[in-house]
Amino acid sequence: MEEGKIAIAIDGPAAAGKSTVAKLVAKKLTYIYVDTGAMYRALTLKAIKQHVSLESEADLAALLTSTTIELKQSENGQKVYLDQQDVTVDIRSLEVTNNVSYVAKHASVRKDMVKRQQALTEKRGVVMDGRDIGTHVIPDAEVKIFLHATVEERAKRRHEENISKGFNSNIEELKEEIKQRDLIDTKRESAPLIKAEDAVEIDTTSLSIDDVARQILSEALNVLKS
Ligand SMILES: Nc1ncnc2c1ncn2[C@@H]1O[C@H](COP(=O)(O)OP(=O)(O)OP(=O)(O)O)[C@@H](O)[C@H]1O
Ligand SMILES: Nc1ccn([C@@H]2O[C@H](COP(=O)(O)O)[C@@H](O)[C@H]2O)c(=O)n1
Repeated sequence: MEEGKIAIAIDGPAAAGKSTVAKLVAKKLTYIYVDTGAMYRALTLKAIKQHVSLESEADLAALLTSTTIELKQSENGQKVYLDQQDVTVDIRSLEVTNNVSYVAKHASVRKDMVKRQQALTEKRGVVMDGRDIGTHVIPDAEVKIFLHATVEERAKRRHEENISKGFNSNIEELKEEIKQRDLIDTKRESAPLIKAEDAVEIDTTSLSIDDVARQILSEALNVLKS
């Protein structure tokens, strides 16, 4: 471990607030923030554009082998480059969101992604969010957090976010999309979404963003002081 620096793993279901608080915690500690979902989204975008079957594990794994995905720190978090093209906005499309879990369920895709993600954690000083960070990517993370909230609250938050960005939004459709993604992510055979045994569970349903970030920082400071 680089002296005085730790790894913080944040997992949880869709729209639980992982990236929002991960960014805040990373900023406060001047750590790198890594949104691993963006990597699965980038591969999904490329597969859709190139008409690669999302059912074909071999084709997706081969596509990933010839793909570069770079995550660059920016003022507001992270910019995502797919084969040197900025896809930060494109990977958030409804089409990518509705298909990404079908890509992420394949074991060989995950194996390659996990290797790429682990390469980013070698020096510690990282806050990484996703679905399998505490269980597979950084099983020895000094701080592990599992965030969740009711599906109603998560859909409401996403709806408010869409409205504030001027996007069309339907709260019932969001609820279904979130439920469907959670179902695929928790039921897949390879590294399903599950709380690591040693993760601290935080139900954010009635907590503010600052409350959640404070709790995670407090866990981190306890480790850093010990
Ligand atoms: N504790 C909270 N209270 C109120 N709103 C929150 C809270 N945490 C997050 N939000 C809001 O909820 C929305 C979803 O949060 P965020 O994008 O961080 O979730 P996520 O877990 O990273 O989602 P995904 O896994 O789908 O990428 C954002 O608009 C964010 O501002
Ligand atoms: N470590 C991870 C991260 C993400 N996924 C899959 O990607 C989807 C999109 O993630 P977001 O965080 O951007 O919503 C997610 O639903 C998972 O299917 C993953 O498997 N492992």
